[in-house]
Amino acid sequence: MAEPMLELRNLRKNYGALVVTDDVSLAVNSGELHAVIGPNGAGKTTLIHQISGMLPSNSGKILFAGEDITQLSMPQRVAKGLARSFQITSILPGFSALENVSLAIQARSGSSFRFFGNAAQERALNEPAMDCLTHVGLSARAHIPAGLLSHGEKRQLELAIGLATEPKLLLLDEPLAGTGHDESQRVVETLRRLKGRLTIVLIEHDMEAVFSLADRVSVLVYGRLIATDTPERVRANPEVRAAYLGEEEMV
Ligand SMILES: Nc1ncnc2c1ncn2[C@@H]1O[C@H](COP(=O)(O)OP(=O)(O)OP(=O)(O)O)[C@@H](O)[C@H]1O
Repeated sequence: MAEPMLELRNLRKNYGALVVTDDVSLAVNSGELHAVIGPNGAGKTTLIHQISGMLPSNSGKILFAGEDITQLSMPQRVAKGLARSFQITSILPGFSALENVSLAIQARSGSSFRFFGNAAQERALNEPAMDCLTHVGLSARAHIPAGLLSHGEKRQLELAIGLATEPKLLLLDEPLAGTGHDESQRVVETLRRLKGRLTIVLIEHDMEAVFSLADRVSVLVYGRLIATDTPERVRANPEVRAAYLGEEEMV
């Protein structure tokens, strides 16, 4: 059996007596879109922070493509191909969509910030940047200032910026949050296009999207994983249904 792209072994995060993620063990296969769902406050965002390196874990191990990365910093993890999609707040509104992605590519390559004006350098950045925009379906909006894009388009841009680091694994924390119906459809289509090209760990409250996109779903409740299975089996799991009792979003 192929080695998992990401493996969590007994991962734990606590704030004093408050245990937020508790003994989480999980293997995400290469090329899989793996969703992590759970009621509010279950620890999903904390888990993503632990995987990305934004938060240290109190115990447990994180293996990425077989390598123990538990002690690595966030930039070291990004350099190895583990990216977290940037938040909309990190988009530069006065720069075009293309320039935003070019800047992310430039940051990856570690070259100087002052690149505009040098035609050859600009081309070397713009071509891969345009590829990233095409992957997420935003190429027609490449030259629009990012601040003028709709909320859903900003989410697509966020994904393109995430792709700019050429990740093997992309961590997505609620990419559909704040999008209207049509926009959310567009982001779902974007994720469907990306699916299979790279490994994706997705946290999302929109169950319709989760169940239509995910290869497997893990369910976190009070910091503990209670199930990891196909969408169909997770949906039918009585323990999962009980955890969502009273929450209208479990469909
Ligand atoms: N820095 C912190 N200090 C203390 N408690 C925290 C801290 N960060 C998160 N928590 C607590 O950890 C728990 C899990 O939070 P987290 O944001 O990871 O949950 P979540 O599943 O992502 O929730 P939601 O679905 O509402 O976004 C919550 O009870 C939260 O109050």
